[in-house]
Amino acid sequence: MNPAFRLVDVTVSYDRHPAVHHVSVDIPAEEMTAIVGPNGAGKSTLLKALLGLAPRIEGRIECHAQRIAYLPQQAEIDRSFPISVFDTVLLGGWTRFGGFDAVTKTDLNDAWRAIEAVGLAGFEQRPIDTLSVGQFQRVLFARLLLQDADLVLLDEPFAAVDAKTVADLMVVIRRWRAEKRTVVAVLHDFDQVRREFPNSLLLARELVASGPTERVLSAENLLRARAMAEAWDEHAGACDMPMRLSA
Ligand SMILES: Nc1ncnc2c1ncn2[C@@H]1O[C@H](COP(=O)(O)OP(=O)(O)OP(=O)(O)O)[C@@H](O)[C@H]1O
Repeated sequence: MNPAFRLVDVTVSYDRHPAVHHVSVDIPAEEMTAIVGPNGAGKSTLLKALLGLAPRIEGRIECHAQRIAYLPQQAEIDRSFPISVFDTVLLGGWTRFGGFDAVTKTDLNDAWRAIEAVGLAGFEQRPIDTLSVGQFQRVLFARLLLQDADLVLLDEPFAAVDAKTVADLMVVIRRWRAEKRTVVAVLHDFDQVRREFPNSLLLARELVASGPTERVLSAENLLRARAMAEAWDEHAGACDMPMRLSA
């Protein structure tokens, strides 16, 4: 089977300073993969590069998915727009119906079902700026359900989210896996990654290890990642390896 993503010598830079260096890795399809690493390791940058959203990408990224859904970090989402929970979720299906005037009964039913699936029945008409962080994360997951993607990219989906919400949203993620969708998530909780994510990618600006989680999150690899992180301040922005041109 083709991997969901194949990265060949990928370097991602901001203002010519590489945040991710020379990463070559396959991310398996129909599997749950965690991207882990110290703060500033380039995890979010790598996720954005997979979506083509990073400013400068060198090397080659092959993607074999048809429909991709992306959940950015909550801090990147503007919640001040006056819109209800129901309409926010419904908009997840916009690529199907194009605009509110073309919404079918099936789309409406899908939105009701998604809201119920994330435990938010009764919140449909609430403006999104009145929700707690955990409730809003449930809304965003319901919207992902409407997107019906075969590849779901999640950036720190459980940051500042309470344990009950994490447990409920993990049910949704496990269901995606059972439906043979690919899930790639940036995560910080190693216990959760060991429990729930069979595959991992440990990043410290460079790739430290990838593959089965137990092997990737070995004490030796984690120490190596930490040592690499501690060296960043002294060598910030340095990249002495030869660059390949973009494919
Ligand atoms: N928009 C940006 N412009 C300039 N530099 C950036 C930008 N976004 C990230 N960086 C830098 O790229 C490096 C990697 O950041 P990134 O957010 O990808 O790391 P991370 O592993 O996701 O970190 P964290 O776990 O703290 O969220 C950091 O040095 C960061 O300051």
